[in-house]
Amino acid sequence: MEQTFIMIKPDGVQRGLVGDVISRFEKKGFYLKGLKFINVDRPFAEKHYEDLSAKPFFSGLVDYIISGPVVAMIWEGKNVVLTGRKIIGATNPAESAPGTIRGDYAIEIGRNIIHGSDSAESARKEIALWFPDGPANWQSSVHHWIYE
Ligand SMILES: Nc1ncnc2c1ncn2[C@@H]1O[C@H](COP(=O)(O)OP(=O)(O)OP(=O)(O)O)[C@@H](O)[C@H]1O
Repeated sequence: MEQTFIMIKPDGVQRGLVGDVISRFEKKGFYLKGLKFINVDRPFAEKHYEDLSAKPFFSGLVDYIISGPVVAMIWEGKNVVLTGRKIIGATNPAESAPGTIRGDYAIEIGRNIIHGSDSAESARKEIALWFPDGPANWQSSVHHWIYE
C-alpha cells in the first residue's frame, strides 16, 4: 500500500500539537509505520529541502527546521500521499481551509506546523532519507473495518 512521509515541524512540537496531528491520521484510518522524535542538523535539513535550495527563503526554512526537535513519521494507506496533503491543508495557512491542520492551527507560511510529501516519488525519497532502515513491519487488525 502507498506510504507518505509526514513531519511535525519544530513549531508543531513546541505548541503541543503532536497528539492532535497523529490522532487525525489515525482516525482517518491510516497506519503508522514509522515514528522518530529527533533534532536534525543543517546538512540533513538542506538535503531534505534540496529542491528548494534556490528559493530566497531557503536558509530561513533550514534555520526553522533545525530550531528544535521534529516528529518524523511514515503513514500508510490508500491514496495517503494526496489525502495526507488534504488533511494538512494548503502550504500558506492563509489559504488553508478550516478543518485542515494548517487551516486550524497556523497563520504564517514560515510557521506552518507540518510537512507532507507532495508525490509518491518524493515520499519514497524522503522515507529513504529519514528512515534508512525502512518502515516498521506490522499489520492492523482492523484493516477489514476500514477497507472493503
Ligand atoms: N514564501 C515562503 N516564505 C517562507 N517559507 C516558505 C515560503 N514558501 C514555502 N515556505 C516554507 O517551505 C516549505 C516547503 O515549501 P513547499 O513549496 O515545498 O510547500 P509544501 O510542499 O506545502 O510544504 P512542505 O514541503 O513543508 O509540506 C513550506 O512548508 C514552508 O514552511
